[in-house]
Amino acid sequence: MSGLLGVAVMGAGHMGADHIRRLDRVVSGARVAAVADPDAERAKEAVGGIDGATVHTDVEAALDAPGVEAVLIASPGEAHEEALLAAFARGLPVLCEKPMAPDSAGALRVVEAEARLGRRLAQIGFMRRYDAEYRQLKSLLDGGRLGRPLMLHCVHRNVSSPPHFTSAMLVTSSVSHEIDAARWLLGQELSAVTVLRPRPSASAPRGLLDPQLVLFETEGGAVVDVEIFVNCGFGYEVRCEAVCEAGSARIGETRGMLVTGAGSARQEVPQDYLVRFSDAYDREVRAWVDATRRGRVTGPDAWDGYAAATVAEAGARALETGVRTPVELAPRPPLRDPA
Ligand SMILES: NC(=O)c1ccc[n+]([C@@H]2O[C@H](COP(=O)([O-])OP(=O)(O)OC[C@H]3O[C@@H](n4cnc5c(N)ncnc54)[C@H](O)[C@@H]3O)[C@@H](O)[C@H]2O)c1
Ligand SMILES: O[C@H]1[C@H](O)[C@@H](O)[C@H](O)[C@@H](O)[C@H]1O
Repeated sequence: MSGLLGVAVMGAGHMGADHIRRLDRVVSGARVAAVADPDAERAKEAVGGIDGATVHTDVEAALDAPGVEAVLIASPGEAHEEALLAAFARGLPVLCEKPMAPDSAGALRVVEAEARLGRRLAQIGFMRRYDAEYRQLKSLLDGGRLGRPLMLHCVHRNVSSPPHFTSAMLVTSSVSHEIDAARWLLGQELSAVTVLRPRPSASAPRGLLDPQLVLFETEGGAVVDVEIFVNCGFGYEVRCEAVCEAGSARIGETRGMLVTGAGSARQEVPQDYLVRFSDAYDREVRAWVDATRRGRVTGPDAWDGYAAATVAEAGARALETGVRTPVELAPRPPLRDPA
């Protein structure tokens, strides 16, 4: 491909608008060709004056707009399956924000649709795989210097949750990142999940079970614990400590400059993901654009999206029942050549 990759962006909310800015100004090799959002005003505002970008309230119209060669999906999770299948039907490569689908049945339909095509088209937006610290931890664990990993201790805190957030979404939306990161870091599937519900914080909206402590077991006998607290009020904090047979490694402890004054030291705490993971999003979208221009699809795939959705669904059940819940993955369909 010689020209700029024409991208249609689905959804112009928080993530969509940020990705539109990134495609337009940060990542070379791509241009925003079309944007779809049922809220036309929001779409127009996100597009601003980007030359050649058309605005649509309908997903299919945006996919069929002139110059569209690839799709970035940043609509709410419930809209992802339809947009993915519409992109597949047109043979368009896709970067789809997490969660790939809100439930395992929808996620499996996406995996099966891609398998029927016989080639990969989807990359799923688990951006932590592109974060410098996570990558460092991954190579340390893969190198084997610390011996086998036994446990991951994870912390995931948001300042506040959006109004539509439910207790199950702490697992299905927020912890989906730790589910993917744990599978990737350990190279193992997660096999069971238990969720503890401490008393809700007074800052949590009425009825929201926040925080939660989510405990995963892996097929290889490791254990992963995740504190998820989406209305902590004080900062966006994401940490992970790997405890191995011969040592431990911790990421996410410090960010930015430490300022020491009279009798105290200060450090800024990021307030949201757009700050904490800005480099990771840049690297993720750059890698997707570069691969797409070379006719390749890399990064987390539809199966990763399916596995995360299935583990998260088991987590939502475990939250409801209070019982340890096994994870049952469907057999993985092979990508086969279209007849
Ligand atoms: N990777 C991350 O760290 C990260 C961070 C935030 C959100 N997300 C994910 O990004 C997605 C969007 O989240 P957000 O925070 O931007 O939400 P948002 O509510 O801010 O924006 C969603 C936008 O999509 C539009 N929309 C609704 N239905 C649509 C459809 N069928 N087609 C196109 N657009 C539609 C809405 O009008 C809205 O403008 C979600 O899947 C979310 O889980 C990922
Ligand atoms: O959709 C967002 C996003 O995935 C963030 O990275 C995560 O920290 C939030 O908890 C979640 O609500």
